[in-house]
Amino acid sequence: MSTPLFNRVAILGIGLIGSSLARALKREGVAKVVVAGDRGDVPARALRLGIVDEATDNLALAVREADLVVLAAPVGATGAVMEIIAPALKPGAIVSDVGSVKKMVVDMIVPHLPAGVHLVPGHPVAGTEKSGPENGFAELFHGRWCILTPPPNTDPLMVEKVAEMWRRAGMLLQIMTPEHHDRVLAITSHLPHLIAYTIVGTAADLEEQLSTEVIKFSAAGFRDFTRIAGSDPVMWRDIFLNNREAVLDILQRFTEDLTALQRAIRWGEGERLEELFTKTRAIRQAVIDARQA
Ligand SMILES: NC(=O)C1=CN([C@@H]2O[C@H](COP(=O)(O)OP(=O)(O)OC[C@H]3O[C@@H](n4cnc5c(N)ncnc54)[C@H](O)[C@@H]3O)[C@@H](O)[C@H]2O)C=CC1
Ligand SMILES: O=C(O)C(=O)Cc1ccc(O)cc1
Repeated sequence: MSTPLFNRVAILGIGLIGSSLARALKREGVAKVVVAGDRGDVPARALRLGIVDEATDNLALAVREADLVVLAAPVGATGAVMEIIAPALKPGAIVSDVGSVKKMVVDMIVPHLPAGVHLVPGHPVAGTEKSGPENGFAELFHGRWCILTPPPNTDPLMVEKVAEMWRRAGMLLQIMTPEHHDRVLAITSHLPHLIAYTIVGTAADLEEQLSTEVIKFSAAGFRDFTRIAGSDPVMWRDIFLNNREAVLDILQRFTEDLTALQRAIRWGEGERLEELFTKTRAIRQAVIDARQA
């Protein structure tokens, strides 16, 4: 086990991602003490799972004396959480997060950030459709990318500490601006989720007989969409509301491409369909190759 990077790490929101991080931090000896802050019965559940050293529903108490605070609740809660914890943050502490959206999250954190507290926003691009501390696992991050979006004059030593934490959890690191992150994720993650939510919603609205058969014969393509459309409703509501511009932009492009396909089918332009499907098959192969590399 390597030397600890932090004495005390507070994870606020000990769900799928927060609990996976807690497990990785303990397993790799990255933090001496991991504290969970959450609400309702979640702190008790995290303690029962044995994945954190301390847990509380008092977020200000959770961050007291923490060297690193990781916000891991749905992104819409960021402002409210910062308001509660700001007065309790230790001078010199680092505030980071795991949110799937970066520009709005930074905008929600900055007004509350006390002088002398560092901000290193992050997004581990790894997850599942499940939620809650029971579904987390330390290996979630292995071989996946983590994107950091530090503001321009952030102390490089603080960025490196957060980067090293994710490296020890098994991740590959990339730094970019929040705006660029949000554009990239709009196409690679947010639009696919929107499409899955739509197609499953459309199927659900079919008349009863047909919608029963959709479930019965779901092996043919539909099943893969239902996994994604089974993702957490609150988390994804917050992602779409907080990456509005980039998602609407890419949705516009998508709608145009869909209309072009509609025309090709209507006018029997088989070669056009085949050309597109050949291109997308190559992309599928490239995605698999990149994962195995
Ligand atoms: N699920 C995924 O695959 C991924 C999610 N993310 C991001 O990670 C964050 C957390 O997502 P998950 O772990 O999947 O969600 P989750 O639903 O499993 O966990 C969220 C936790 O936050 C707590 N919470 C909600 N509001 C709170 C508040 N006001 N104060 C304190 N605790 C609060 C909930 O009780 C819950 O335990 C989100 O921002 C999401 O965008 C990032 C990468 C992947
Ligand atoms: O389960 C899947 O397919 C995902 O796409 C998980 C996921 C959800 C949100 C993120 O910000 C990153 C990864």
